[in-house]
Amino acid sequence: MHVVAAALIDTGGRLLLAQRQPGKHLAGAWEFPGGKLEAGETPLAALARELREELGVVVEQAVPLVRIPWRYDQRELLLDAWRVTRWRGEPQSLEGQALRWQRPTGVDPAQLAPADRPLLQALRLPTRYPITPANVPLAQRERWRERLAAAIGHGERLLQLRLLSWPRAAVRELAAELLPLANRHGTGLLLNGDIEGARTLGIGVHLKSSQWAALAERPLPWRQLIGASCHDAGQLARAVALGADFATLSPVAATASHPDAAPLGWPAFHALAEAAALPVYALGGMDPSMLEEACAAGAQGVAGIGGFWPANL
Ligand SMILES: Nc1nc2c([nH]c(=O)n2[C@H]2C[C@H](O)[C@@H](COP(=O)(O)OP(=O)(O)OP(=O)(O)O)O2)c(=O)[nH]1
Repeated sequence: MHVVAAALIDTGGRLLLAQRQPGKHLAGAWEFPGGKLEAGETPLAALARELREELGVVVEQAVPLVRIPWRYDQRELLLDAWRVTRWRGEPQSLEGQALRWQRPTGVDPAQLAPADRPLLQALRLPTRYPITPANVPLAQRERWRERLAAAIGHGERLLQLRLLSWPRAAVRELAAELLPLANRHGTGLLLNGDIEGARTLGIGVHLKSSQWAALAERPLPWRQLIGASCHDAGQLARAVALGADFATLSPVAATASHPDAAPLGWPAFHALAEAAALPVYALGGMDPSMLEEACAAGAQGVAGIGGFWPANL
């Protein structure tokens, strides 16, 4: 089943959500306005029709956002999301559905239809995901605290603390020190592998595939981000099944940190990212200048270590 969904964002940056009505599939869940394609209809025509019928607005311009293949118990669908960048008319509830405008960062993913959670994350996650070098000596703690604070100050909105040689307590302590600044800027901090630390601090965690394999369910509440390291379609599917907010898919290109791994290359990355039901960052041999290439290959953005930490920061 092909379903189109619209992200309408007003000039104040608020997103329009509608509540599914009693008696319908997923009744009570909040969703993006839209609906099923009718026979012979193009996605854009369906989007225009649904928004006219449900909200009384005329779509003037819309661009593709993401396509999320999703399976509910009884049905399988392709949620084809569009960002409506221009419309005419004030959205009103023409079918009795509750409507609300909300900042994407304020939306509780738990209240959304499950297939809409990755769509929400695609809207609110940034296009860059810097990761600290693994081999930073503990003796350079102060230097790295300053670098991370500067990165937050310069606009980084997602950071992974991957300080593999440090005791976990030291990484947690650093995260706790950075947290007030990160919260002020709306930057998501993620610990590498430390679910317990993330739970205690109320922050995110980034998990490798072997950690995913050992889990039966999402280990943190929806308001704390979970990233998943993936290398193939099976791992991406497992990350989706366990409710990860996003994945990294690597290595796209040859990389010094994992010299033995065979690079995927852009075509394979593209196919995997497109089929995955969550936002995917390109990782491995990436630097920020490759963002455009990555987005053209279906990525949420670029993630990396070297190249993301300018020497002067
Ligand atoms: N319109 C819309 N549907 C969504 C979203 N997320 C999501 O999982 N869906 C699902 C719910 C439905 O199973 C299907 C869309 O069908 P629809 O909006 O035409 O719903 P409907 O109630 O008329 O369909 P039905 O229950 O009568 O079969 O996609 C979303 O954001 N917008």
